[in-house]
Amino acid sequence: MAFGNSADVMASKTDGATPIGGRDAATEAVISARNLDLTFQTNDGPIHALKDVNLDINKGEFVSFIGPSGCGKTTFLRVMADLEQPTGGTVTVNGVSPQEARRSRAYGYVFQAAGLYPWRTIGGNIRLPLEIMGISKAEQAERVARVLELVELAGFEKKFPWQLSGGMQQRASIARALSFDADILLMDEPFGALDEIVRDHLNEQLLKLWARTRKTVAFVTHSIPEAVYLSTKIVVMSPRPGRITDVIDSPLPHDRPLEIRETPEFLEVAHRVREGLRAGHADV
Ligand SMILES: Nc1ncnc2c1ncn2[C@@H]1O[C@H](COP(=O)(O)OP(=O)(O)OP(=O)(O)O)[C@@H](O)[C@H]1O
Repeated sequence: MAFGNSADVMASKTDGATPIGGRDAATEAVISARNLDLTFQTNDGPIHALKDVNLDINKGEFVSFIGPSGCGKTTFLRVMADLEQPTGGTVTVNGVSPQEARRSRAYGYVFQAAGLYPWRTIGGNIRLPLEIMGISKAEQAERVARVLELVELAGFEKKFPWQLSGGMQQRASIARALSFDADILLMDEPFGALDEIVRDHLNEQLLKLWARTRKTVAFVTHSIPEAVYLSTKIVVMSPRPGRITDVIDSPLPHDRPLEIRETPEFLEVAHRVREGLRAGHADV
């Protein structure tokens, strides 16, 4: 995915957000889908990608979407980001339409590929959308330093993308999405192309980052362990047309060392996710 597209949707907070742990923090829905339907018209006929999807994502939640290939996970995220238009139902983001949310820069978007410009330094890549937004040089510098520190890449500002490993590049792309200071982070399989050990490390880092920033995260993945490890809520989707077949509120504590993946509680949630995926397949 070209960076030009991602720059368009990466964004910044503009409203006075409820403080973390504030009165409404646990119940305020920042993303709501009601009877959402999306059919693509193609030369080969209509493709029914999403069917009757209903979901609330509350402030500060980490919500993963898991389901078989082609079940509409990316499409759902793209609807939230105003990159696709539903053919039925509604979606609100921060109480307004996705289009208004995009204009008010309500979210950052992290794509599967890091999508960094090779001729710009890491700092230059993060700064680019801020430059386009007309943010002052002093504030650009402050934001770049802050987000690089958040993803543990302090000191790499002057490096070029090719000087970083794949995992570091993906962290840089997360830093770029964070630089807008948006309350919502939409992440489409950001670690899908990385090997398992790197992925484990990035999962740990992402959880720490989430704990520090308390963003609301919508995260697409194919990996059951990744979904269970990261999420406060796991949304299981069926094969096309994508429907939600299960929504699991995680009983796991917020503090999650990687070893938690060996505990009976973790395995129980993973089992439920797997059963949900199986049941979806049985429906076809
Ligand atoms: N722009 C488009 N035009 C036509 N069909 C599309 C378009 N975008 C997606 N689709 C189709 O809609 C369905 C859902 O696609 P989507 O990419 O959302 O699935 P996914 O669950 O994210 O898949 P994966 O896990 O493989 O990334 C697929 O059948 C896909 O081919």
